[in-house]
Amino acid sequence: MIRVVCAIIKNADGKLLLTQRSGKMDHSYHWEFPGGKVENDETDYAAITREIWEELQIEVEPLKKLTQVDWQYPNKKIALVPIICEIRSGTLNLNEHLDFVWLAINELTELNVLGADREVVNNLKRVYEN
Ligand SMILES: Nc1nc2c([nH]c(=O)n2[C@H]2C[C@H](O)[C@@H](COP(=O)(O)OP(=O)(O)OP(=O)(O)O)O2)c(=O)[nH]1
Repeated sequence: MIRVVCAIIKNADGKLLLTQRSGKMDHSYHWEFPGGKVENDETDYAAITREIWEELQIEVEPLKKLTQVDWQYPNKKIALVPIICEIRSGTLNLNEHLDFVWLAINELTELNVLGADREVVNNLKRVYEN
């Protein structure tokens, strides 16, 4: 199983950041929470901080892990760990993704998000409704 971390980043309007995978990445053009694979001997928090810096040139502080989603794709199984993060510095620059968008939680269903992320969104709805 591949361990993947993704960042849940909210802006001042309460909207969440999603990024669109490029044509060069697997799952091309799908939307996701930015993040990536955890490397050997790396903590989840170190991995998300590194990935967000590499992908978006933003410095984030990881605050809290949410429920992990295990997801089977046709060719691989991943364990996706969503982590609530706050932006500390930097201006968003797309180093790897095609596009980004800030959306309210209820608007996320309109996007073509990755399978595992649909479950993350459902869990988030529960977190934000309570
Ligand atoms: N980054 C990210 N990947 C996700 C999410 N949901 C989901 O199923 N995935 C899948 C897509 C990929 O198969 C895998 C993450 O791989 P990746 O390609 O983004 O990670 P990476 O930058 O470390 O990859 P690599 O090119 O260095 O191998 O997890 C998500 O919300 N964010």
